[in-house]
Amino acid sequence: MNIALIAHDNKKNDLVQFATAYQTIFSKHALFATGTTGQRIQEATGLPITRFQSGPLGGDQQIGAMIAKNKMDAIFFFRDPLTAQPHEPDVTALVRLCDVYSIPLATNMGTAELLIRGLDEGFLEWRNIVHENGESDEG
Ligand SMILES: O=C(CO)COP(=O)(O)O
Repeated sequence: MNIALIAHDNKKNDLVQFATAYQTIFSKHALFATGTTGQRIQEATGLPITRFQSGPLGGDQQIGAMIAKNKMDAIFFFRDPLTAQPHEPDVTALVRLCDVYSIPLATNMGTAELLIRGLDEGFLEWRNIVHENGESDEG
């Protein structure tokens, strides 16, 4: 599965901690991240991560483009609900695309626990069927 990891600045420590705790599961998948988040997780875990631009410079949109091409299977996006983001429209757009394409999205640690355990139990196998049917896979 292709998995995206994203965290706003005040949530980066939480996501690094989470990725470290579930490193074994994450290592079985292809990981993608916005720039700074990816760097922090790579440094902490050594996991290979394809890094996009930093969020404010377009990273959220790059991950959104992957969703639109049916190339992202799950998103861990630890948002900071207490700080205004200069690229709020990009954040909203990313969340919206997850809803458009029914992509599992965890925006906080509580849901992230469920998503990662579900992923490991095979609850996201339906994504393989979507891929096999080639729904919007081009591009
Ligand atoms: O701003 C972000 C998500 O909206 C995350 O970007 P960085 O990982 O580059 O900090």
